[in-house]
Amino acid sequence: MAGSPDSPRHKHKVTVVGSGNWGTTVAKLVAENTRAHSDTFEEDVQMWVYEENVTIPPDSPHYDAAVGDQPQKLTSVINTHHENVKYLPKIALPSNVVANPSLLDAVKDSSILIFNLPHEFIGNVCKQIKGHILPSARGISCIKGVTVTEDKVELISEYIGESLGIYCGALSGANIANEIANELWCETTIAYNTPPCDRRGENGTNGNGANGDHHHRDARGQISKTQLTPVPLDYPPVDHAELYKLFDRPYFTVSMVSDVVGVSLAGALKNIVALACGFIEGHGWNMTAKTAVMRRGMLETIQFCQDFFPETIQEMTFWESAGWSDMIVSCTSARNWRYSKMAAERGVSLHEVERTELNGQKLQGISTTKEVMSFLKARGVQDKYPLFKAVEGIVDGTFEVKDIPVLFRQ
Ligand SMILES: NC(=O)C1=CN([C@@H]2O[C@H](COP(=O)(O)OP(=O)(O)OC[C@H]3O[C@@H](n4cnc5c(N)ncnc54)[C@H](O)[C@@H]3O)[C@@H](O)[C@H]2O)C=CC1
Ligand SMILES: O=C(CO)COP(=O)(O)O
Repeated sequence: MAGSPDSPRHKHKVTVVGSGNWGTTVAKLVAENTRAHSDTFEEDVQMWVYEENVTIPPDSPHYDAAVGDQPQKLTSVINTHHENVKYLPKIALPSNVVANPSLLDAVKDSSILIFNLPHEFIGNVCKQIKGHILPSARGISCIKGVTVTEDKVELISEYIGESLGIYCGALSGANIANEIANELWCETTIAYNTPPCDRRGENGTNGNGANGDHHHRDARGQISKTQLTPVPLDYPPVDHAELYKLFDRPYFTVSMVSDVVGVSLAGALKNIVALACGFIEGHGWNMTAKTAVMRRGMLETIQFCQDFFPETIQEMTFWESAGWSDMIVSCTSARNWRYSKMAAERGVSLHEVERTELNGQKLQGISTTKEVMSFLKARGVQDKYPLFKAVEGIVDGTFEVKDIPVLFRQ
């Protein structure tokens, strides 16, 4: 194989698959880093945009009287004005973020794929790009959610890895997109288990002799096996050091860990707890009630990890940004909390609030609650998760918020 780790001939091409509130924020910070480390990464960052028409209001600096209120393509607005006027308004994007409406063109030849879109859309995206990506590409999922099929629950990162035949890690933390886009400091956690075939030896070999088999455990404890194509030696490595270079910013402090399961599940399940906290506050209770719910929610989160992923879970993960920090921020200032509070105050459904108030953004807690509960019910263990079950009941209208304290009685 040509090249050596000391003299890679290629640079990594990076694509962000998704361009919502968080997708666009991550594209911004990654593009700042590809510029800062242009020896390792191609400067331009592709950002796949689910194309739609937008109208620029007259009070916007991007308003063009000649165009008026005629709808324009979101990709064309982003590439012209360097702003995602719909999902991340008033934030200047670096000019090396390139919005692309073609999914296949955006991922073509990319060696690092960052998946960042609401979890309900990932299945369709993977179906479309399968066979159209570099076999040696590596992924990072910034998606908070799980996929449930029949009685099986899967991490999004595992789902991506298995369906595309690549290795995929996970980024999750106490991260409010608008704050980070405004460069207000926070932490995040990236979980990545550099596959043995990508671990480089001192003499320019790869894999330390390992082949491309990669094993992981799914939710039912079964071993699944993906035959990985190693990252070629004429590319820089994809490991903790390189991923740190790609994501860490002065306002975005990255911790690298290897517990992909813990990081992914903490990020997904806290959205159920955030809904509970919104309902609690909408009902008129305050911080003391919310902390009781957070504590219970964290216990059920850890129990879920131990019940279904017992051999991989690491308790220290819950002390990372992806653990307690995300639980706290999600239950006090994120969208799932904010809009479930609004739904409870107005006495309307969460779906109604999502439709009328979010301008196309998604509340991941609604589908995650449904998916997690359908998995627990299929296994007959839903009563071991009273808070998750109560949240499903509140969303369905079969449980009342005022009865939450009953769950805490021994
Ligand atoms: N917004 C935030 O502060 C944070 C979000 N996250 C997670 O990031 C992930 C992505 O969320 P956001 O970027 O906030 O999204 P968002 O909720 O702001 O935007 C929705 C996105 O979905 C796209 N979309 C709509 N229909 C689609 C379809 N049929 N196929 C594909 N895409 C479609 C829209 O174009 C838009 O880009 C979620 O899992 C969320 O939990 C994680 C940390 C922070
Ligand atoms: O994950 C988040 C905070 O860490 C963002 O959560 P929301 O999707 O509820 O805004």
